Amino acid sequence: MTAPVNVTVTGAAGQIGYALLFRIASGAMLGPDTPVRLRLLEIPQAVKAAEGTAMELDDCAFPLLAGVDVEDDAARAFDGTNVALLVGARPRGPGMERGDLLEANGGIFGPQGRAINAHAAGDVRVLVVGNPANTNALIAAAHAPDVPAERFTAMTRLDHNRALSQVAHKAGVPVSEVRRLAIWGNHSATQYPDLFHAEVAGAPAGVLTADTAWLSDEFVPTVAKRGAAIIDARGASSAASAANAAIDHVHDWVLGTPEGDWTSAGVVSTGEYGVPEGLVCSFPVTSSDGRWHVVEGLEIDDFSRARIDASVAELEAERDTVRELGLV
Ligand SMILES: NC(=O)C1=CN([C@@H]2O[C@H](COP(=O)(O)OP(=O)(O)OC[C@H]3O[C@@H](n4cnc5c(N)ncnc54)[C@H](O)[C@@H]3O)[C@@H](O)[C@H]2O)C=CC1
Ligand SMILES: O=C([O-])CC(=O)C(=O)O
Repeated sequence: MTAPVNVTVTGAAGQIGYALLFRIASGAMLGPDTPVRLRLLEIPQAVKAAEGTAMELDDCAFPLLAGVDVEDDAARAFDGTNVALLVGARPRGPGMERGDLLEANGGIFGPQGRAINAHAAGDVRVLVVGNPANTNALIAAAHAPDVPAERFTAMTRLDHNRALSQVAHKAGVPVSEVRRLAIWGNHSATQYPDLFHAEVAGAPAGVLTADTAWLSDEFVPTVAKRGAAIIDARGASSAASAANAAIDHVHDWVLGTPEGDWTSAGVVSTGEYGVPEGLVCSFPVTSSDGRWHVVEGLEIDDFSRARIDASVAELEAERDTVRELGLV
């Protein structure tokens, strides 16, 4: 057995936290041979609920769970952390504009970035789930100058998984037969799920991309607006599927993506595909040796380019807003 990995989850008493913690403790995220020590960070009002979750984690008697601490202090919660899952965020309230939401979240992700910078382990990896995830990751990274920027990521794996299922349903194949999809841009309604490089059952997905009405009127909006459709149906936003995507993201980051396939993640751009440097943007990515690598050299046609550019423009506007607010 290796030494336990310290995993910090913020917003631990929320609905994603409840779907996430038990799977981390069971070994689904870091594999069946890696013990984990969990740190649950919550705001003071939710500490009691998080303690209840910690009691239930105890009651599962997970062989891989080396301990659970509940904290309301970021310095303690991120002390020695190897994997930080930043789930807790300020939801949009009535009458709140985008700028208000970004400002409220700056008050969360700035201090958490600073605490990670000061206290986390040297190999810390950060996944931001809380919305607006890409720009929250940008804010956190800006407050952690000693942590390499590539260690800050935003979750678009749920969008990726949603797209896989939509394609599998359309093509009438199992999800495992769909490969090389890509989500580009922001985790928002402007995101662009790209099928032009995808393979279905080992063959190019050309038959699907040729159906331009399905592609632009059904596939792209269904994936991009799936979060809203779940809220409409469930009366609450995606939780188990979001937790599952967070597990997938960290699993692949640490343990690698399968040969010949790729996935999607929001990573700090170094200028790939003309995306301005420093934006946290979703790209097709592979992972090896514990690092994400943007898949380079893909041909981007006009249909895709226009959609990627629109989502990147939204990311730039969010970055400009947080700059004006002095948050980055
Ligand atoms: N990137 C993605 O694909 C997805 C992102 N989300 C986002 O994930 C976030 C969490 O969603 P839910 O768990 O459903 O929300 P929730 O409202 O059930 O839970 C959020 C929790 O965060 C806590 N929290 C708030 N501020 C905090 C702070 N400063 N430090 C620590 N904890 C704090 C709250 O007390 C609450 O327990 C939301 O922003 C949601 O929009 C949700 C689904 C998918
Ligand atoms: O839409 C929301 O509020 C939650 C979310 O990010 C998603 O389900 O993709």
